[in-house]
Amino acid sequence: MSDRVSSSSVGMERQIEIYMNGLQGKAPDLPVDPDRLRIAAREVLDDRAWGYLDGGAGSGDTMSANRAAFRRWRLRPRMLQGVEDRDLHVQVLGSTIRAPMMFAPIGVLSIIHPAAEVAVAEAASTLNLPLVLSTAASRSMEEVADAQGDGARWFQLYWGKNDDVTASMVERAEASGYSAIVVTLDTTVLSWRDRDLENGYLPFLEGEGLGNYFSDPAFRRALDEPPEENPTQAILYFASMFSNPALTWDDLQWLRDLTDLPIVLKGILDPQDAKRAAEARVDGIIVSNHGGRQVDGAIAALDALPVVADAVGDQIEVFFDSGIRRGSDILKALALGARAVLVGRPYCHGLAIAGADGASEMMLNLLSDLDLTLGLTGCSSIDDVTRDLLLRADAEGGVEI
Ligand SMILES: Cc1cc2nc3c(=O)[nH]c(=O)nc-3n(C[C@H](O)[C@H](O)[C@H](O)COP(=O)(O)O)c2cc1C
Ligand SMILES: CC(C)CC(=O)C(=O)O
Repeated sequence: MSDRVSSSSVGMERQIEIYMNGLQGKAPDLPVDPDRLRIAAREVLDDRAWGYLDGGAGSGDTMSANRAAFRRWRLRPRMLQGVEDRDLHVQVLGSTIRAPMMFAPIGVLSIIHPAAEVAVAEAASTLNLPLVLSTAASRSMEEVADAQGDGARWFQLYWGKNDDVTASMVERAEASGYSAIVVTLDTTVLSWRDRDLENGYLPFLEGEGLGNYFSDPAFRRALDEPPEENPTQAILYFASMFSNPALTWDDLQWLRDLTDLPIVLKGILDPQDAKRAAEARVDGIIVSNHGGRQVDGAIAALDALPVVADAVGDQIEVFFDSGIRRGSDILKALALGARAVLVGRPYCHGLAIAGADGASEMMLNLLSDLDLTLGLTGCSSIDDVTRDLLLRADAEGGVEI
Protein backbone atom coordinates (compact mmCIF):
# COMPACT_ATOMS: atom_id res chain seq x y z
CA MET A 1 0.00 0.00 0.00
CA SER A 2 1.24 3.51 -0.72
CA ASP A 3 2.39 5.53 2.34
CA ARG A 4 1.59 8.81 0.60
CA VAL A 5 -1.09 10.86 2.34
CA SER A 6 -2.01 12.99 -0.60
CA SER A 7 -2.22 12.47 -4.31
CA SER A 8 -2.49 14.88 -7.15
CA SER A 9 -3.35 14.67 -10.79
CA VAL A 10 -4.23 16.98 -13.61
CA GLY A 11 -7.93 16.33 -12.93
CA MET A 12 -7.74 17.01 -9.20
CA GLU A 13 -5.53 20.06 -9.67
CA ARG A 14 -8.04 21.51 -12.09
CA GLN A 15 -10.97 20.77 -9.78
CA ILE A 16 -9.17 22.40 -6.86
CA GLU A 17 -8.31 25.45 -8.94
CA ILE A 18 -11.93 25.90 -10.00
CA TYR A 19 -13.33 25.32 -6.47
CA MET A 20 -10.75 27.65 -4.85
CA ASN A 21 -11.60 30.36 -7.38
CA GLY A 22 -15.25 29.75 -6.55
CA LEU A 23 -14.52 30.41 -2.86
CA GLN A 24 -13.19 33.81 -3.93
CA GLY A 25 -16.30 34.47 -5.96
CA LYS A 26 -14.58 33.87 -9.33
CA ALA A 27 -16.40 31.70 -11.85
CA PRO A 28 -14.46 29.75 -14.51
CA ASP A 29 -13.83 31.83 -17.66
CA LEU A 30 -15.77 29.37 -19.80
CA PRO A 31 -18.79 27.17 -19.10
CA VAL A 32 -17.51 23.72 -18.10
CA ASP A 33 -20.49 21.92 -19.66
CA PRO A 34 -19.71 21.47 -23.39
CA ASP A 35 -23.34 22.13 -24.34
CA ARG A 36 -23.38 25.43 -22.45
CA LEU A 37 -19.95 26.26 -23.91
CA ARG A 38 -21.40 25.78 -27.40
CA ILE A 39 -24.28 28.14 -26.62
CA ALA A 40 -21.87 30.73 -25.20
CA ALA A 41 -19.78 30.55 -28.39
CA ARG A 42 -22.89 31.07 -30.47
CA GLU A 43 -23.40 34.42 -28.68
CA VAL A 44 -20.04 35.82 -29.80
CA LEU A 45 -20.01 34.66 -33.43
CA ASP A 46 -21.92 36.15 -36.32
CA ASP A 47 -24.63 34.02 -37.92
CA ARG A 48 -22.60 33.02 -40.94
CA ALA A 49 -19.46 31.95 -39.05
CA TRP A 50 -21.66 30.11 -36.55
CA GLY A 51 -23.56 28.31 -39.30
CA TYR A 52 -20.30 27.16 -40.86
CA LEU A 53 -18.75 25.98 -37.58
CA ASP A 54 -21.78 24.35 -36.06
CA GLY A 55 -23.43 22.98 -39.19
CA GLY A 56 -23.26 19.54 -40.71
CA ALA A 57 -24.21 17.94 -43.96
CA GLY A 58 -27.89 18.11 -44.97
CA SER A 59 -30.33 17.42 -42.17
CA GLY A 60 -27.63 17.14 -39.51
CA ASP A 61 -28.67 13.53 -38.97
CA THR A 62 -25.10 12.20 -38.84
CA MET A 63 -24.02 14.86 -36.36
CA SER A 64 -26.80 13.72 -34.02
CA ALA A 65 -25.96 10.07 -34.67
CA ASN A 66 -22.37 10.74 -33.59
CA ARG A 67 -23.55 11.78 -30.14
CA ALA A 68 -26.25 9.12 -29.84
CA ALA A 69 -23.68 6.39 -30.52
CA PHE A 70 -21.77 7.24 -27.32
CA ARG A 71 -24.94 6.75 -25.27
CA ARG A 72 -25.28 3.18 -26.57
CA TRP A 73 -22.15 2.16 -24.67
CA ARG A 74 -22.06 2.15 -20.86
CA LEU A 75 -18.97 1.94 -18.66
CA ARG A 76 -18.83 -0.69 -15.89
CA PRO A 77 -16.28 0.61 -13.33
CA ARG A 78 -14.03 -1.72 -11.30
CA MET A 79 -13.20 -1.04 -7.64
CA LEU A 80 -10.07 -1.23 -5.43
CA GLN A 81 -7.71 -1.12 -8.39
CA GLY A 82 -5.06 1.16 -6.83
CA VAL A 83 -5.59 4.13 -9.12
CA GLU A 84 -3.81 6.81 -7.14
CA ASP A 85 -1.09 7.35 -9.74
CA ARG A 86 -2.51 7.59 -13.19
CA ASP A 87 -0.51 7.75 -16.38
CA LEU A 88 -2.25 9.15 -19.44
CA HIS A 89 0.71 8.96 -21.81
CA VAL A 90 0.35 7.07 -25.08
CA GLN A 91 2.62 6.22 -27.99
CA VAL A 92 1.50 7.59 -31.33
CA LEU A 93 3.48 7.03 -34.52
CA GLY A 94 6.58 6.31 -32.45
CA SER A 95 6.34 9.34 -30.14
CA THR A 96 5.03 9.59 -26.63
CA ILE A 97 2.29 12.16 -26.10
CA ARG A 98 0.93 13.47 -22.79
CA ALA A 99 -2.59 12.11 -23.21
CA PRO A 100 -4.60 10.43 -25.98
CA MET A 101 -6.02 13.75 -27.17
CA MET A 102 -5.20 16.05 -30.09
CA PHE A 103 -6.55 19.24 -31.64
CA ALA A 104 -8.39 18.18 -34.84
CA PRO A 105 -7.62 20.00 -38.08
CA ILE A 106 -10.14 22.81 -38.49
CA GLY A 107 -9.76 25.17 -41.44
CA VAL A 108 -10.47 28.89 -41.68
CA LEU A 109 -10.13 29.70 -38.00
CA SER A 110 -9.88 33.42 -38.82
CA ILE A 111 -13.69 33.43 -38.88
CA ILE A 112 -13.71 32.25 -35.26
CA HIS A 113 -11.00 34.48 -33.79
CA PRO A 114 -8.49 36.95 -35.29
CA ALA A 115 -5.53 35.03 -33.82
CA ALA A 116 -6.87 31.92 -35.61
CA GLU A 117 -4.51 28.90 -35.81
CA VAL A 118 -1.72 30.81 -34.05
CA ALA A 119 -3.90 30.91 -30.94
CA VAL A 120 -4.61 27.19 -31.24
CA ALA A 121 -0.88 26.49 -31.58
CA GLU A 122 -0.30 28.47 -28.38
CA ALA A 123 -3.00 26.45 -26.64
CA ALA A 124 -1.45 23.18 -27.87
CA SER A 125 1.94 24.37 -26.64
CA THR A 126 0.56 25.39 -23.20
CA LEU A 127 -1.05 21.98 -22.73
CA ASN A 128 1.63 19.96 -24.48
CA LEU A 129 -0.94 18.21 -26.67
CA PRO A 130 -0.47 17.63 -30.42
CA LEU A 131 -2.00 19.91 -33.01
CA VAL A 132 -3.13 18.69 -36.42
CA LEU A 133 -3.00 21.76 -38.66
CA SER A 134 -5.37 22.10 -41.63
CA THR A 135 -4.14 22.83 -45.16
CA ALA A 136 -6.93 25.43 -45.19
CA ALA A 137 -5.38 27.29 -42.25
CA SER A 138 -5.76 31.04 -42.26
CA ARG A 139 -2.10 31.40 -41.33
CA SER A 140 0.94 29.80 -42.94
CA MET A 141 2.07 26.48 -41.48
CA GLU A 142 5.47 28.04 -40.72
CA GLU A 143 3.91 30.81 -38.60
CA VAL A 144 1.82 28.24 -36.74
CA ALA A 145 4.88 26.05 -36.16
CA ASP A 146 6.76 29.03 -34.70
CA ALA A 147 3.84 29.74 -32.36
CA GLN A 148 3.78 26.13 -31.16
CA GLY A 149 7.53 25.82 -30.61
CA ASP A 150 8.78 22.27 -30.25
CA GLY A 151 5.39 20.70 -29.46
CA ALA A 152 4.14 17.72 -31.46
CA ARG A 153 2.31 18.65 -34.64
CA TRP A 154 0.93 16.87 -37.69
CA PHE A 155 -0.04 18.46 -40.99
CA GLN A 156 -3.44 17.68 -42.53
CA LEU A 157 -3.26 17.59 -46.30
CA TYR A 158 -6.02 18.40 -48.74
CA TRP A 159 -4.65 16.52 -51.73
CA GLY A 160 -5.72 18.74 -54.60
CA LYS A 161 -5.49 18.70 -58.35
CA ASN A 162 -2.12 20.45 -58.65
CA ASP A 163 0.67 17.97 -57.80
CA ASP A 164 3.23 20.79 -57.44
CA VAL A 165 1.12 22.41 -54.73
CA THR A 166 0.66 19.08 -52.94
CA ALA A 167 4.39 18.34 -53.09
CA SER A 168 5.21 21.85 -51.94
CA MET A 169 2.84 21.58 -48.95
CA VAL A 170 4.44 18.28 -47.92
CA GLU A 171 7.97 19.70 -48.29
CA ARG A 172 7.06 22.76 -46.24
CA ALA A 173 5.53 20.52 -43.56
CA GLU A 174 8.73 18.47 -43.38
CA ALA A 175 10.89 21.61 -43.24
CA SER A 176 8.86 23.21 -40.45
CA GLY A 177 8.81 20.22 -38.13
CA TYR A 178 5.45 18.56 -38.72
CA SER A 179 5.93 14.90 -37.93
CA ALA A 180 3.11 13.25 -39.92
CA ILE A 181 0.92 13.90 -42.96
CA VAL A 182 -2.80 13.36 -42.39
CA VAL A 183 -4.57 12.97 -45.74
CA THR A 184 -8.26 13.76 -45.54
CA LEU A 185 -10.17 11.44 -47.86
CA ASP A 186 -13.79 12.29 -47.12
CA THR A 187 -13.87 15.77 -48.67
CA THR A 188 -13.46 14.99 -52.36
CA VAL A 189 -16.14 17.65 -52.80
CA LEU A 190 -17.89 19.84 -50.28
CA SER A 191 -21.17 18.32 -49.14
CA TRP A 192 -24.64 19.89 -49.39
CA ARG A 193 -24.68 22.09 -46.29
CA ASP A 194 -28.08 23.64 -45.68
CA ARG A 195 -27.00 26.37 -43.29
CA ASP A 196 -24.17 27.67 -45.48
CA LEU A 197 -26.39 27.51 -48.55
CA GLU A 198 -29.15 29.45 -46.78
CA ASN A 199 -26.59 32.04 -45.68
CA GLY A 200 -25.05 32.09 -49.17
CA TYR A 201 -21.74 31.80 -47.38
CA LEU A 202 -18.50 29.94 -47.76
CA PRO A 203 -15.60 31.48 -45.88
CA PHE A 204 -13.04 30.64 -48.59
CA LEU A 205 -14.94 32.57 -51.23
CA GLU A 206 -14.43 35.65 -49.08
CA GLY A 207 -10.72 34.97 -48.88
CA GLU A 208 -10.88 33.55 -45.34
CA GLY A 209 -8.69 30.60 -44.48
CA LEU A 210 -6.37 30.80 -47.43
CA GLY A 211 -3.25 32.14 -45.70
CA ASN A 212 -1.49 28.80 -45.92
CA TYR A 213 -2.23 28.53 -49.67
CA PHE A 214 -1.40 32.17 -50.39
CA SER A 215 2.03 31.67 -48.79
CA ASP A 216 2.76 28.56 -50.83
CA PRO A 217 5.32 29.09 -53.62
CA ALA A 218 3.80 26.47 -55.95
CA PHE A 219 0.28 27.88 -55.43
CA ARG A 220 1.59 31.37 -56.23
CA ARG A 221 3.37 30.10 -59.35
CA ALA A 222 0.08 28.75 -60.68
CA LEU A 223 -1.45 32.26 -60.66
CA ASP A 224 -0.99 35.02 -63.26
CA GLU A 225 -0.83 37.65 -60.51
CA PRO A 226 0.02 37.34 -56.80
CA PRO A 227 -2.99 36.86 -54.48
CA GLU A 228 -2.33 40.28 -52.87
CA GLU A 229 -2.90 41.94 -56.27
CA ASN A 230 -5.68 39.72 -57.57
CA PRO A 231 -7.40 37.95 -54.66
CA THR A 232 -10.41 36.97 -56.77
CA GLN A 233 -8.30 34.94 -59.18
CA ALA A 234 -6.48 33.28 -56.25
CA ILE A 235 -9.74 32.40 -54.49
CA LEU A 236 -11.29 30.94 -57.63
CA TYR A 237 -8.15 28.94 -58.32
CA PHE A 238 -8.23 27.56 -54.77
CA ALA A 239 -11.89 26.58 -55.16
CA SER A 240 -11.13 24.77 -58.42
CA MET A 241 -8.17 22.75 -57.14
CA PHE A 242 -8.20 22.25 -53.35
CA SER A 243 -9.53 18.71 -53.56
CA ASN A 244 -9.46 15.99 -56.20
CA PRO A 245 -12.40 13.60 -56.61
CA ALA A 246 -10.44 11.64 -59.24
CA LEU A 247 -8.02 10.14 -56.69
CA THR A 248 -7.97 6.37 -56.18
CA TRP A 249 -6.12 3.96 -53.88
CA ASP A 250 -3.46 3.54 -56.57
CA ASP A 251 -2.48 7.21 -56.24
CA LEU A 252 -1.34 6.70 -52.66
CA GLN A 253 1.96 5.29 -53.91
CA TRP A 254 2.82 8.74 -55.33
CA LEU A 255 2.43 10.28 -51.89
CA ARG A 256 4.26 7.38 -50.23
CA ASP A 257 7.22 8.02 -52.58
CA LEU A 258 7.09 11.75 -51.91
CA THR A 259 7.77 11.68 -48.18
CA ASP A 260 9.32 9.60 -45.43
CA LEU A 261 6.95 11.09 -42.88
CA PRO A 262 4.28 8.77 -41.49
CA ILE A 263 1.00 9.00 -43.45
CA VAL A 264 -2.38 8.83 -41.72
CA LEU A 265 -5.64 8.56 -43.70
CA LYS A 266 -8.55 10.54 -42.24
CA GLY A 267 -12.18 9.69 -42.89
CA ILE A 268 -12.25 5.88 -42.77
CA LEU A 269 -15.59 4.25 -41.85
CA ASP A 270 -15.53 0.92 -43.70
CA PRO A 271 -13.41 -2.09 -42.65
CA GLN A 272 -12.59 -2.83 -46.32
CA ASP A 273 -11.10 0.66 -46.65
CA ALA A 274 -9.19 0.12 -43.42
CA LYS A 275 -7.67 -3.07 -44.84
CA ARG A 276 -6.75 -1.25 -48.07
CA ALA A 277 -5.05 1.42 -45.99
CA ALA A 278 -2.97 -1.23 -44.24
CA GLU A 279 -2.08 -2.81 -47.59
CA ALA A 280 -1.07 0.60 -48.92
CA ARG A 281 1.57 0.77 -46.18
CA VAL A 282 0.24 3.90 -44.54
CA ASP A 283 0.95 4.27 -40.85
CA GLY A 284 -2.45 5.05 -39.46
CA ILE A 285 -6.10 5.85 -40.06
CA ILE A 286 -8.57 8.18 -38.43
CA VAL A 287 -12.05 6.74 -38.08
CA SER A 288 -14.13 9.85 -38.72
CA ASN A 289 -17.17 11.16 -40.57
CA HIS A 290 -15.75 14.69 -40.50
CA GLY A 291 -17.94 15.61 -37.55
CA GLY A 292 -21.06 14.80 -39.60
CA ARG A 293 -20.19 17.48 -42.16
CA GLN A 294 -19.87 15.38 -45.30
CA VAL A 295 -22.34 12.51 -45.81
CA ASP A 296 -25.78 13.20 -44.38
CA GLY A 297 -27.05 9.85 -43.13
CA ALA A 298 -23.58 8.33 -42.76
CA ILE A 299 -23.13 5.93 -39.87
CA ALA A 300 -21.92 7.32 -36.55
CA ALA A 301 -18.14 7.28 -36.44
CA LEU A 302 -18.20 5.43 -33.09
CA ASP A 303 -20.29 2.63 -34.62
CA ALA A 304 -17.61 2.17 -37.27
CA LEU A 305 -14.73 2.14 -34.80
CA PRO A 306 -14.71 -1.42 -33.35
CA VAL A 307 -15.18 -3.11 -36.73
CA VAL A 308 -12.49 -0.99 -38.35
CA ALA A 309 -10.10 -1.54 -35.43
CA ASP A 310 -10.66 -5.31 -35.64
CA ALA A 311 -10.08 -5.26 -39.40
CA VAL A 312 -6.55 -3.85 -39.08
CA GLY A 313 -5.50 -5.29 -35.72
CA ASP A 314 -1.98 -4.12 -34.90
CA GLN A 315 -0.98 -3.50 -38.52
CA ILE A 316 -1.57 0.25 -38.39
CA GLU A 317 -2.54 2.77 -35.73
CA VAL A 318 -6.20 3.69 -35.35
CA PHE A 319 -7.34 7.14 -34.25
CA PHE A 320 -10.85 8.51 -33.86
CA ASP A 321 -12.86 11.72 -34.12
CA SER A 322 -16.46 12.95 -34.51
CA GLY A 323 -18.54 13.74 -31.46
CA ILE A 324 -15.98 13.65 -28.62
CA ARG A 325 -17.26 16.01 -25.91
CA ARG A 326 -16.44 14.42 -22.53
CA GLY A 327 -13.82 12.32 -20.78
CA SER A 328 -16.12 9.31 -20.82
CA ASP A 329 -16.45 9.66 -24.62
CA ILE A 330 -12.67 9.39 -24.90
CA LEU A 331 -12.62 6.29 -22.67
CA LYS A 332 -15.30 4.66 -24.83
CA ALA A 333 -13.39 5.41 -28.03
CA LEU A 334 -10.16 4.04 -26.53
CA ALA A 335 -11.96 0.92 -25.31
CA LEU A 336 -13.36 0.37 -28.80
CA GLY A 337 -9.92 0.42 -30.39
CA ALA A 338 -8.68 4.01 -30.79
CA ARG A 339 -5.15 4.87 -29.72
CA ALA A 340 -6.01 8.57 -29.36
CA VAL A 341 -8.85 10.92 -30.29
CA LEU A 342 -9.11 14.25 -32.05
CA VAL A 343 -11.38 16.97 -30.73
CA GLY A 344 -12.97 19.40 -33.19
CA ARG A 345 -15.69 21.98 -32.59
CA PRO A 346 -15.40 22.26 -28.77
CA TYR A 347 -11.96 23.90 -28.82
CA CYS A 348 -13.29 26.34 -31.44
CA HIS A 349 -16.00 27.28 -28.95
CA GLY A 350 -13.31 28.11 -26.38
CA LEU A 351 -11.31 29.95 -29.06
CA ALA A 352 -14.32 32.05 -30.07
CA ILE A 353 -14.89 33.18 -26.48
CA ALA A 354 -11.36 33.71 -25.19
CA GLY A 355 -8.75 33.08 -27.92
CA ALA A 356 -5.77 30.89 -27.01
CA ASP A 357 -6.76 30.84 -23.32
CA GLY A 358 -10.24 29.68 -24.22
CA ALA A 359 -9.03 26.88 -26.48
CA SER A 360 -6.56 25.67 -23.86
CA GLU A 361 -9.06 25.95 -20.99
CA MET A 362 -11.59 23.82 -22.87
CA MET A 363 -9.02 21.14 -23.66
CA LEU A 364 -7.67 21.22 -20.08
CA ASN A 365 -11.17 20.63 -18.75
CA LEU A 366 -11.57 17.67 -21.10
CA LEU A 367 -8.17 16.29 -20.10
CA SER A 368 -9.11 16.64 -16.42
CA ASP A 369 -12.43 14.90 -16.96
CA LEU A 370 -10.59 12.08 -18.76
CA ASP A 371 -8.04 11.71 -15.96
CA LEU A 372 -10.70 11.53 -13.24
CA THR A 373 -13.02 9.21 -15.19
CA LEU A 374 -10.08 6.94 -15.98
CA GLY A 375 -9.33 6.51 -12.28
CA LEU A 376 -12.99 6.17 -11.33
CA THR A 377 -13.44 3.27 -13.74
CA GLY A 378 -10.50 1.48 -12.09
CA CYS A 379 -7.79 2.22 -14.67
CA SER A 380 -4.33 3.62 -13.93
CA SER A 381 -3.09 3.85 -17.47
CA ILE A 382 -4.43 3.98 -21.00
CA ASP A 383 -3.35 0.35 -21.48
CA ASP A 384 -5.89 -0.61 -18.80
CA VAL A 385 -8.73 0.69 -20.97
CA THR A 386 -10.05 -2.38 -22.76
CA ARG A 387 -13.37 -3.47 -24.22
CA ASP A 388 -14.16 -5.29 -20.97
CA LEU A 389 -14.96 -1.88 -19.55
CA LEU A 390 -17.95 -1.45 -21.86
CA LEU A 391 -21.42 -2.90 -22.15
CA ARG A 392 -23.75 -2.32 -25.06
CA ALA A 393 -26.97 -0.52 -24.14
CA ASP A 394 -30.36 -0.78 -25.79
CA ALA A 395 -32.23 2.20 -27.23
CA GLU A 396 -33.39 3.29 -23.74
CA GLY A 397 -29.86 3.06 -22.34
CA GLY A 398 -30.56 -0.21 -20.51
CA VAL A 399 -27.95 -2.95 -20.36
CA GLU A 400 -28.37 -6.71 -20.21
CA ILE A 401 -25.74 -8.11 -17.85
C1 LIG B 1 -15.49 24.34 -39.10
C2 LIG B 1 -14.79 23.03 -39.39
C3 LIG B 1 -13.76 23.00 -40.31
C4 LIG B 1 -13.09 21.80 -40.55
N1 LIG B 1 -12.01 21.81 -41.38
C5 LIG B 1 -11.34 20.67 -41.60
C6 LIG B 1 -10.18 20.67 -42.41
O1 LIG B 1 -9.74 21.70 -42.89
N2 LIG B 1 -9.57 19.47 -42.62
C7 LIG B 1 -10.04 18.30 -42.08
O2 LIG B 1 -9.45 17.24 -42.31
N3 LIG B 1 -11.11 18.29 -41.28
C8 LIG B 1 -11.77 19.44 -41.02
N4 LIG B 1 -12.83 19.42 -40.19
C9 LIG B 1 -13.23 18.16 -39.52
C10 LIG B 1 -12.48 17.97 -38.19
O3 LIG B 1 -11.12 17.73 -38.40
C11 LIG B 1 -13.03 16.78 -37.40
O4 LIG B 1 -13.08 15.64 -38.22
C12 LIG B 1 -14.43 17.03 -36.82
O5 LIG B 1 -14.60 18.38 -36.44
C13 LIG B 1 -14.61 16.13 -35.61
O6 LIG B 1 -15.90 16.22 -35.11
P1 LIG B 1 -16.32 17.12 -33.84
O7 LIG B 1 -16.35 18.53 -34.33
O8 LIG B 1 -17.67 16.58 -33.51
O9 LIG B 1 -15.30 16.90 -32.74
C14 LIG B 1 -13.50 20.61 -39.91
C15 LIG B 1 -14.55 20.65 -38.98
C16 LIG B 1 -15.18 21.85 -38.70
C17 LIG B 1 -16.26 21.87 -37.66
C1 LIG C 1 -13.56 22.16 -47.08
C2 LIG C 1 -12.41 22.38 -46.19
C3 LIG C 1 -11.44 23.37 -46.75
C4 LIG C 1 -12.82 22.68 -44.78
C5 LIG C 1 -13.55 21.54 -44.17
O1 LIG C 1 -13.01 20.46 -44.07
C6 LIG C 1 -14.90 21.66 -43.68
O2 LIG C 1 -15.50 22.74 -43.83
O3 LIG C 1 -15.44 20.68 -43.14
